[in-house]
Amino acid sequence: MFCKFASFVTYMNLVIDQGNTFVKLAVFENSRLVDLDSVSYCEAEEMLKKIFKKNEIKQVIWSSVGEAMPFFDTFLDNKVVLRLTSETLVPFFNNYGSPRSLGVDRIALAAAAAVNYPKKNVLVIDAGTCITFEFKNANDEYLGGAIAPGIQMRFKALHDYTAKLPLVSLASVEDFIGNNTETSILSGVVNNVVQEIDGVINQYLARFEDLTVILTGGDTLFLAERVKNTIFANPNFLLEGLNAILEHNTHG
Ligand SMILES: Nc1ncnc2c1ncn2[C@@H]1O[C@H](COP(=O)(O)OP(=O)(O)O)[C@@H](O)[C@H]1O
Ligand SMILES: CC(C)(COP(=O)(O)O)[C@@H](O)C(=O)NCCC(=O)O
Repeated sequence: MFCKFASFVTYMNLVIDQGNTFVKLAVFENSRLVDLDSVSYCEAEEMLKKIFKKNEIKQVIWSSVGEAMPFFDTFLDNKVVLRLTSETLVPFFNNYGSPRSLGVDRIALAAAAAVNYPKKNVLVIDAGTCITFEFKNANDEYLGGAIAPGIQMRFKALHDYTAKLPLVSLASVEDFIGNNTETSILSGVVNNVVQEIDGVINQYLARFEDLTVILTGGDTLFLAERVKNTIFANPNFLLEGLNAILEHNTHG
């Protein structure tokens, strides 16, 4: 009698999501997220050093909504590196009217929707610097969605574009009728974002009865308990999409 062991190849993937506010650095072992750091741009170099020291990274996917970080190349010698662009092979049909100008972060969200919910209508809401809405239909076609200002951007805009409004920090809204300047701003930002998200979900539901809604991004946890519609909260959805694109291009 002899035993036969399945032989598994372990791929350590580094997934880098350079957003407009934070850099997210995630390590995946095959398709399982095993380590995650969200850092500011000035902390990113140090964090990359630590990650490469601690993990046997075989391949990297890098997605950036802006320019490359200047120190980036020094880390990636001898690694398989996929830089996500509009030309990258993705696991969905891209029907966006201007595919070359589509944000790479939005491409990753559509990929996550296609891989995790094939042949389903999926709306992904990414509450980060901006709040973006991405719609992928049951034919696995990405159609587009919407781009709106994010929560911090709204607080900052009210402060920057007026003479008197203070910069308010994120907090819970006690009552949607704000009774002083601070609570009026809080209501106008937080309550309005929640109403906006529920309103947009309802618009999609009116057109697509069978709809799965995912909420992701830096404000996921704050918003998930305030939105009325049924949603799946997954702060790592974009990172999962990037890892799926990497796997699709290297093992698919
Ligand atoms: N400690 C924090 N500092 C700043 N913003 C934060 C913090 N925690 C959560 N946020 C929220 O997360 C958003 C950024 O989320 P994230 O998904 O990382 O954005 P991006 O991908 O655009 O960089 C900010 O706009 C803010 O609303
Ligand atoms: C809309 C965005 C600024 C969102 O960026 P984020 O909030 O995720 O940092 C980014 O996806 C972008 O620059 N998009 C390009 C325009 C487009 O997608 O059509």
